[in-house]
Amino acid sequence: MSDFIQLGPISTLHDFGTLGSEQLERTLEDATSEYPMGLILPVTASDMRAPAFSTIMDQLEGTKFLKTVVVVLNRAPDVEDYRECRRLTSKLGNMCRVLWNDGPRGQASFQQLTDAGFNVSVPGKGRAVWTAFGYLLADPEIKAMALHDCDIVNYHRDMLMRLCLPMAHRGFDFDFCKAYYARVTDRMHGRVVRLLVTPLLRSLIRVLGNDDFLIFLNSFRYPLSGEFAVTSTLVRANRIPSDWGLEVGTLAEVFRNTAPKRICQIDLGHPYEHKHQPISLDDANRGLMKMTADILHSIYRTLSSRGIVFSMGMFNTLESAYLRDAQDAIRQYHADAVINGLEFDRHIEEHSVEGFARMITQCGQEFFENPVMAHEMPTWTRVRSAIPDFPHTLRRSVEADSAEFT
Ligand SMILES: O=C(O)[C@H](O)COP(=O)(O)O
Repeated sequence: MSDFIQLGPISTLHDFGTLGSEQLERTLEDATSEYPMGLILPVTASDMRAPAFSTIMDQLEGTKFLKTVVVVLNRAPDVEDYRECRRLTSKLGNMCRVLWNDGPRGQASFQQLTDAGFNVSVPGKGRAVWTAFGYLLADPEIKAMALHDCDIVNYHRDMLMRLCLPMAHRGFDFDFCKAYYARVTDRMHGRVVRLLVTPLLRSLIRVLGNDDFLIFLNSFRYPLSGEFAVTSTLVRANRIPSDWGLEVGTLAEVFRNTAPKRICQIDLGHPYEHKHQPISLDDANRGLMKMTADILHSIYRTLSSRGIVFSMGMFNTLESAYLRDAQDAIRQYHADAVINGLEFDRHIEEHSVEGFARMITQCGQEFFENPVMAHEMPTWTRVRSAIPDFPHTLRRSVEADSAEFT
């Protein structure tokens, strides 16, 4: 049972454990009969072969509340990967489509965009998700799209239903819904959220003052969750970073393109466990350090676009402020872990925080020397004005791949 507190400008939808699965599903099926929704599942060739993906397919089999499921197959250059993906997703039947970006037709689509002057050369989850948005935008009936990662080990259909219901419910007018959860097994996970993002936002507010965007970002209980739902209208206007800045970059775009009162976060109602990356403290190009760098760059860029002028002195101040806030946060997590009987390695947590602190000034220096915008996918409004038919081209490619390679 959680508390029922509402803090900050967005709505928090808790899980009081009072709505059973069956009632949730009935309510959602009723709501989506007037408000069709699509689901986007970005998956790599290696993740689709892991047990988590099969569990997700089992849980989604027979759902009636989704109109379309788009599986975007990424990092899969081999036709056998495509065939395997079709096989693994076959239990979803006709509502499922596989978008194969690395296949010849997927590559030809990117070439068409390049020829029209768009830079879509940076591969990754951001670009994959972006193409799936475009695919779904070609269906005028789809009112909103949900998205979740495919490495969720303890996936349950309830999680998706809870993510979709705030969008589809007739009594609400939300444009964007973001998931939150406890990432707890025998210990607390979510290292980047707990040890970097949460204390960093506190320090930024202390150093820069009550900037509306920082207050907004700070009101999310899990700002890096990869699970969110968004209206088709908002999808057209949002820019998407192609790197690990995807989650915070999306929040920045949502902040710019709609109002906080039309944004909510929902407790998915289940603990969440996923694939863990190494922290890679000595290599800023790998693991959680790469994630950290992309997130820091994304936050610096957004603040800069809001008129904040950075100096190297400010980054140094921020590093010191962060270190104190992060050390205080570790004390809090430690107490919370002990009182709940969890494992807690304080030394590793402190070590991680020292690595993250160094990244604050290192990325600050990089940003200071080269403040150009990082790579972002173009908005779909712009693509459609240049190539009006492009979402339909994606659709035709999907159908042609299916006919040729299945
Ligand atoms: O959400 C996070 O903080 C990162 O994805 C890292 O998560 P993990 O510590 O659970 O691997």
